[in-house]
Amino acid sequence: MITVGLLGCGNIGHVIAKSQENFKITAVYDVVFERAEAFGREFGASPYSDFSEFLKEPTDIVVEAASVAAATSHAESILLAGKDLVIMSVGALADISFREELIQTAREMKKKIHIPSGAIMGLDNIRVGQISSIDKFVLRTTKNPKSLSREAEEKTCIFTGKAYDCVHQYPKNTNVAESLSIACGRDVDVELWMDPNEDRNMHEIFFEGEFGEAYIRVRNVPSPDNPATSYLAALSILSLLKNLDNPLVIGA
Ligand SMILES: NC(=O)C1=CN([C@@H]2O[C@H](COP(=O)(O)OP(=O)(O)OC[C@H]3O[C@@H](n4cnc5c(N)ncnc54)[C@H](OP(=O)(O)O)[C@@H]3O)[C@@H](O)[C@H]2O)C=CC1
Ligand SMILES: O=C([O-])CC(=O)C(=O)O
Repeated sequence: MITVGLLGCGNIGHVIAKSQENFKITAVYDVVFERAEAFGREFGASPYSDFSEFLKEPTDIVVEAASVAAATSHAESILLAGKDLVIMSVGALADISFREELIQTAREMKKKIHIPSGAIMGLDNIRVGQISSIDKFVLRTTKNPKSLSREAEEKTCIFTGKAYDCVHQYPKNTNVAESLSIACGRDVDVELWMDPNEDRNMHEIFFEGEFGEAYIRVRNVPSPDNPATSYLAALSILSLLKNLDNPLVIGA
C-alpha cells in the first residue's frame, strides 16, 4: 500500500480520497486547518497545522493539490524529507531556475517529481519536442466565464502570449500550459478565451514539427466543487497513483 500525504484539502483532494485503492492518504495539510481536520475525520487521515510536522509522517509520496504558491513554498522541503512529489500546480515550475533547483534536489535525494497529465491528453508524445524540431505549438483554452471567476456576454479572448506569462496571470486556470512547455521543451504559445456558451473546459493543442502535425481537443467536464478545475485533472492523479507500483509502464 502506497502512503500519501495530501497538500490541499479542496476539490481534487476530495475526488482522490473517494477512490483510494492501492494507496492510502494518511496525512493531510491545508492552509485552513479546519478543512484538514474535517478531511481527516471523513477519510481517516491525520490532519496537520504545521507543515514540518506533516512531513514527519512516514508517507511515500506527497500529492500537491493546493496552489502555485503552495507548490513554490513546499516542493523543496517535501523532496528533502525523502518523499516523492506529485505537482498539480505546475505553474510553480515556470520559473526555470526554481525548476532546475528542484530537479537537482530530487536527483540528490533519489526522488521523483511527477507532473500528471492533468486536464489534457497527449503529454507523453509531446515530449518528442525535446528530441526533434517543432515549428508550431499553440494551446487554445476556452472556459465558461464562471470558471475564470469573470463575466462576459460574448466569446472574448483574454490572453495571447507565452505560457510563462499566462500561468502568472491565470495560475488557477492554465497550469496545463506549463505542463506542455516542460513536455515539449519550449515556452508554448497560449490563447485563453472565455465563452458564455461553452459549458466545458476546452483545451485545443495545435502541434507541428518534423514528425508531422497533431490536433488534440479535450472538452472536460468542470469539477462540481471548482469549475476552474476539470474533473479529468483529478482523475489523472488517480491513474498516476494506480500505476505507480506497476512494472508495466504505458505511454512513456
Ligand atoms: N495541472 C493541471 O492540469 C491542473 C492543475 N490544477 C491545479 O490544481 C490545484 C488544486 O486544484 P483544486 O483542488 O481544484 O483547488 P481547490 O481550490 O478546490 O483546493 C485547493 C485547496 O488547497 C488550499 N491551499 C491553497 N494554497 C495553499 C497553501 N499555500 N498551503 C496549503 N493549502 C493551500 C486551498 O485553500 P484556499 O481555498 O483557502 O485557497 C484549498 O483548500 C490548483 O492549483 C489548480 O490550479 C487544476 C486543474 C488542472
Ligand atoms: O482544469 C483545467 O481545465 C485546466 C486548469 O485549470 C489548469 O491548467 O490549471
